[in-house]
Amino acid sequence: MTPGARVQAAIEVLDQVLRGAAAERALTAWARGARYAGSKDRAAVRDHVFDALRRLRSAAWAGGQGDVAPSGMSARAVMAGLLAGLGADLAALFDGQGHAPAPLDPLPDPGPAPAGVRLDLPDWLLPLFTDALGPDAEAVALALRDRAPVILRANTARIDRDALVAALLSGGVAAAAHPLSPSAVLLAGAPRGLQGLPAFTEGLFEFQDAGSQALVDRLPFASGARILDLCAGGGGKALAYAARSGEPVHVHDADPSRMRDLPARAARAGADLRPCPDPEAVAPFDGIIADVPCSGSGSWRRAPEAKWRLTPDRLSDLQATQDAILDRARSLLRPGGWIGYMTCSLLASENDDRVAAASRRHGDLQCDATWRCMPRDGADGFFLAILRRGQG
Ligand SMILES: C[S@@+](CC[C@H](N)C(=O)[O-])C[C@H]1O[C@@H](n2cnc3c(N)ncnc32)[C@H](O)[C@@H]1O
Repeated sequence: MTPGARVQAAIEVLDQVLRGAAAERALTAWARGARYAGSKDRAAVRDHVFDALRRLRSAAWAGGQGDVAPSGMSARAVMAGLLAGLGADLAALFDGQGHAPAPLDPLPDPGPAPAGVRLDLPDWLLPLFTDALGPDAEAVALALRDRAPVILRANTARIDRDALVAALLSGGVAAAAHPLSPSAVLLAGAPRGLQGLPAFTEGLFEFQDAGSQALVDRLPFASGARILDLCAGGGGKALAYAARSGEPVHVHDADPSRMRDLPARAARAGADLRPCPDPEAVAPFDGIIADVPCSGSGSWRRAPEAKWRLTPDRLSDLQATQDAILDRARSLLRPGGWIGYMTCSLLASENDDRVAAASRRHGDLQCDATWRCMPRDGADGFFLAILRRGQG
């Protein structure tokens, strides 16, 4: 595919996403119908679509659309505004040749953008960002407009992080130790085909953000402890905890289908993850990982469409779910045990506020420590609180 044809394909996929389709699904459907597209073409189209989703409002503004809701945007104008902002040669890409998009009229000067457009945030989220992040709010919002780095977790149960870095380097993958966690490895650029490497099939690494790894580093470890991951999903935290502790982890999720890949991942990593459909029957636990569903605002670099789909109602539903999960976790905990409450959210209403509310509801739950990270730490945005249940 020519560069212009890739842009046209991205416009068609983005158009479906703006009308409500899920980005990954729309990309998969496009790739299925585009047998002529090679892996580099698919990657380029994906990059265009995700770049546009990270900068939707500012790209629409630069493309002459003004300040419109995503459902009212023209994907062609968004892509033109995005590529103009990135310094691309628009005339060469939009030349109407072959499968390239038709030529563009010159883009108008849109004038100074309002804050929500410039920061690529929905207006209702601006005060929530300021409330949670204070003077850092603007820098964090701007960082969420960029691509996230590729980060691996060395499976330290099997290989030392430095040995993994050396193995990757000798295989031609530019890798370095990441400062946020002793298991984290930062890759340069976005190398492809990593899942085909023997180091992956042998369970020497997983894909996991450094912030996610750093949360697990901060959980309590004790040999023989009975641990539950109450919201295990794909198992990223449970696998990391099992690798660090060498102990079994009981895994549960309200939606068991979210754990479908876990047996294969655990087998690859050599981790002892034990399905736990009925945690009440196995309780009490010494420690509970509660990696709750959240807005995902800390990881909007990786899942940018969520930024535009979040609504105040959805946020309030999430907070109610977070409270319910904390209540259940407390009931499953032995006196003296801990809950590692974690989100990939930047918002206080999902983080400190939920922890404070849980302590108000349960006089015997106290917060021992909190920790957070942000894109300036070289990671997605994460929050952790260690809650301890009193002995009483
Ligand atoms: C942030 S994801 C978990 C990610 C996972 N821990 C990881 O590291 O890969 C949150 C998970 O919570 C699950 N969930 C939602 N509501 C729940 C509930 N009430 N109880 C337990 N799990 C729930 C979702 O199905 C989802 O898999």
